[in-house]
Amino acid sequence: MSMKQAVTALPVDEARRRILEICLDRRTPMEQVALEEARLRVAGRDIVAPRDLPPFANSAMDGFALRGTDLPSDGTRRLRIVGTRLAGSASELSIGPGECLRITTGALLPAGADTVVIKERVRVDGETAIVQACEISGAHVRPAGEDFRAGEVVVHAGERITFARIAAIASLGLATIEVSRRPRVTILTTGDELVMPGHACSPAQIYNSNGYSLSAMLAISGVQQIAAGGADTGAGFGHLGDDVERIRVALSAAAAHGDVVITSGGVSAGEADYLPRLVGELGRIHFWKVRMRPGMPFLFGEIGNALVFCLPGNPVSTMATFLALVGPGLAAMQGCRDVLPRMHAAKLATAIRKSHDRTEFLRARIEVDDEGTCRAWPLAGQGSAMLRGVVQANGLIVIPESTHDLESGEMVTVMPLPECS
Ligand SMILES: Nc1nc2c(c(=O)[nH]1)N[C@H]1C(S)=C(S)[C@@H](COP(=O)(O)OP(=O)(O)OC[C@H]3O[C@@H](n4cnc5c(N)ncnc54)[C@H](O)[C@@H]3O)O[C@H]1N2
Ligand code: MOO
Repeated sequence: MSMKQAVTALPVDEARRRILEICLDRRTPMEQVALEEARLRVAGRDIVAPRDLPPFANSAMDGFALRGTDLPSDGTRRLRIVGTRLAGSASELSIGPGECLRITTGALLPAGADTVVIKERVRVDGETAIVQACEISGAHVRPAGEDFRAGEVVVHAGERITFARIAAIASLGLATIEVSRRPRVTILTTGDELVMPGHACSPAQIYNSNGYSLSAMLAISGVQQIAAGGADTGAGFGHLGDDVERIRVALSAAAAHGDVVITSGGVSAGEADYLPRLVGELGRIHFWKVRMRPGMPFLFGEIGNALVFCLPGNPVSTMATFLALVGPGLAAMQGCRDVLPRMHAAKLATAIRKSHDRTEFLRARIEVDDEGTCRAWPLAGQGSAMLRGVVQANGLIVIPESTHDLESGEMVTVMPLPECS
C-alpha cells in the first residue's frame, strides 16, 4: 500500500476488523504450561473433566449423617451414634437403620446415609443423637458430579484462564494445561522530550508515562513483554529519542525478535514523526489513521514476521487505541473467543455536545444509582494529553461517528476500563 492510499482514515470498527483478520492469521502455537503459570492465558483446547466434581457424595455441613427414612414424622427420634468421620477419611464406616455418624463438612458420606442434620439442631445424649421431626430427608448432601460431570467441558478452547477457571481445573486434578503461546511484544517509546521517572527533567522535558501505561495494559493481556535490546530502559520497555536511524535499527531488531512491536509517539504530522515512513520502508503499512478521538493517527503495519502497532503519543490516545484496537488484536493472536471490548448500556447523566465526525471515547464514571439504573457521568479533563479524566474514570462512553448531540437520559454504550473501580 502506498503512503497516499494508506492515509484514508478508517472508521474504528473497520480498523478493528482489519486488525482482527490479520491477527487471526498469526495465531500463536499451543504449549503445555503448569497451572500456576496459566493465569490470563487462553485455553488451547477444551478442558474436559476427567472425573466427577465433587468426586464422591459428601456432607455440606458439620453434623450427623443418617438415613432420611429414620427421620420422625412427629416429635423426636433417638439414633445410635456409630462413629465419627472427618473430611479426608475413607474409613470403613456404614450406617444401618436407627444409626447415625458424626460427620464434618466435605467428609465422604457413609454407605447407607442420604441425609445430614446440622449439629446445632441435634441434642446428644451419650452415644445417642436426638433428631427432630422438622428435618428434611436428603438435606445437606453434595452428590457426586453435582458440579461437573466426568466428560463435560469445564473450560472451552479460546477462554481466558481466570482465577475461577484455575480453581475448577485444579479441582479436577489437572496440573498442566494446553494454552496458546504468549505473543512476544516489545514496547518502544519515542521522543526527545521524554525522561524516565526518577531522573531530573530539564525545562522543556516531561516524564515518560506511555511506556508504563502500555506495560501495565500488556500485563493483563496475556502476552510476554520482551526487552528492547539496546533501547531498553530497565523498566521493561525501550525508549528512543527522535533519532530516525536509532528508531530504524530498534524497530528492525524488535520486529526480528518478537511477534508484535508497539510504538508510542512520532506517528502524526510533526517534523520528527518518523514512524509512518519507517514502517513503510522496513515493511508495509496496512492502514494509517482511524476516525476516533482520541487516537486518530494510529497506524497498523508489519515488518518481517512481526505486526507493528504505532500508537499516538498523547497519553490518553495511547490508552484508547490500545484498548479499542491493539488489545483485541493481541487477544485474536492468542485464539481468544471473545476479542471485542466489553460494552454495556448506560443512561447519560448529563448532555453531551460533539462537534466532529469521529467516534469519541469520553472518560466517564459509570455508576448504578439508587434506583438500580446504570448511569454514565462524563468527567472533566477530556483532552488527549490530560490524565485527570482517565485517572478518575472507570469507563469510556463510546459515541458513534454520526452522533453529535446527546441529551441527559439518553442511552449510550460504555466500555468499562479494566482494573478501574
Ligand atoms: N498538524 C498536526 N498535528 C497533530 C496531528 C495532526 O493530525 N496534524 N495529530 C494530533 C493528534 S490527534 C495526536 S494524538 C498527536 C499524536 O502525535 P504523535 O503520535 O506524533 O506523538 P508525539 O507528537 O510524539 O507526541 C504527542 C504528545 O504526547 C506526548 N508524549 C509522547 N510520548 C509520550 C510518552 N511516552 N509519555 C508521555 N507523553 C508522551 C508528547 O510529549 C506530546 O505532547 O499529534 C497531534 N498533532
Ligand atoms: O487523536 Mo489525538 O489522539 O485527538 O489527540
